[in-house]
Amino acid sequence: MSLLDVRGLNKSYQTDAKVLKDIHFTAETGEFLSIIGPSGAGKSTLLRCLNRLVEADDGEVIFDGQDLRQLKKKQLREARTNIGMVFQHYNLVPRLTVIENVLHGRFGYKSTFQGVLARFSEEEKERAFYLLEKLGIEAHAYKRCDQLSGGQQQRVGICRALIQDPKLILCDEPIASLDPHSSKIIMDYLKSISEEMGITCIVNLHQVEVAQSYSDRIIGLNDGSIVFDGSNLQLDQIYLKRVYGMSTRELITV
Ligand SMILES: Nc1ncnc2c1ncn2[C@@H]1O[C@H](COP(=O)(O)OP(=O)(O)OP(=O)(O)O)[C@@H](O)[C@H]1O
Repeated sequence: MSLLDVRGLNKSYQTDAKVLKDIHFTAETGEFLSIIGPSGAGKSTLLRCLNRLVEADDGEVIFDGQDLRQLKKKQLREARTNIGMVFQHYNLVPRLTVIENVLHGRFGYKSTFQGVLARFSEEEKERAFYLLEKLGIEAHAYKRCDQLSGGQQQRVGICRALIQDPKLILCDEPIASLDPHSSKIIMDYLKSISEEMGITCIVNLHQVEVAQSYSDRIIGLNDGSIVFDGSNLQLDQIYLKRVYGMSTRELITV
């Protein structure tokens, strides 16, 4: 059984125009899966429909054996502890320290009361430091997040996702705001998360060449439909044209 099995997902916002059209795909444990497509293709909407930050109109999102779309609030909260999320703009609390932001990843495991008091165990704090060390930013643990570079903030975002002990991490354009050097660091970390920790990563990307060099599998979206689902080797010029409506040579010059 696949870790994630998405069946017949449809989504429209206020208007009748469908943003996602009959989306079917699966993701396996430890798989690194990229979603590519032109601006407005529906990549962010798809990612957010998976953890129900956005509600799909119909379809199923079978994650770890249960359909997330059928879950009530409390069950959904529990299921979401297994799904981390990494955002383009990091979504950190700027005035709080790095370590506090990382520990926020444990909120899903706390009662509201514990959450308000921000009570964390020694074990949780040790784990937070361990993750910061793994991502090479332990020296910044007590700095406010807004004193860090974009690349460092994104590493905090990854630590916050990892401290959840997730089975799946959803990354919505994690390198879109970063320079090439910081982007490579982030992509290398995400790749090692899937390879070494066995955590499935689904990553929305604008850069085709990045998707090609890191992914086990690539899904191409165009106008809300999956027009490609295969390996990097299978993603040839014909499929790229189907995804973007133009060849990569043309893409480089636009
Ligand atoms: N909250 C919303 N309300 C109404 N329409 C929305 C909303 N969010 C997205 N859309 C529309 O849905 C379509 C898909 O948007 P989405 O952000 O999912 O695409 P995307 O592929 O992630 O784009 P980009 O690469 O530019 O981030 C777009 O036409 C967008 O305008």
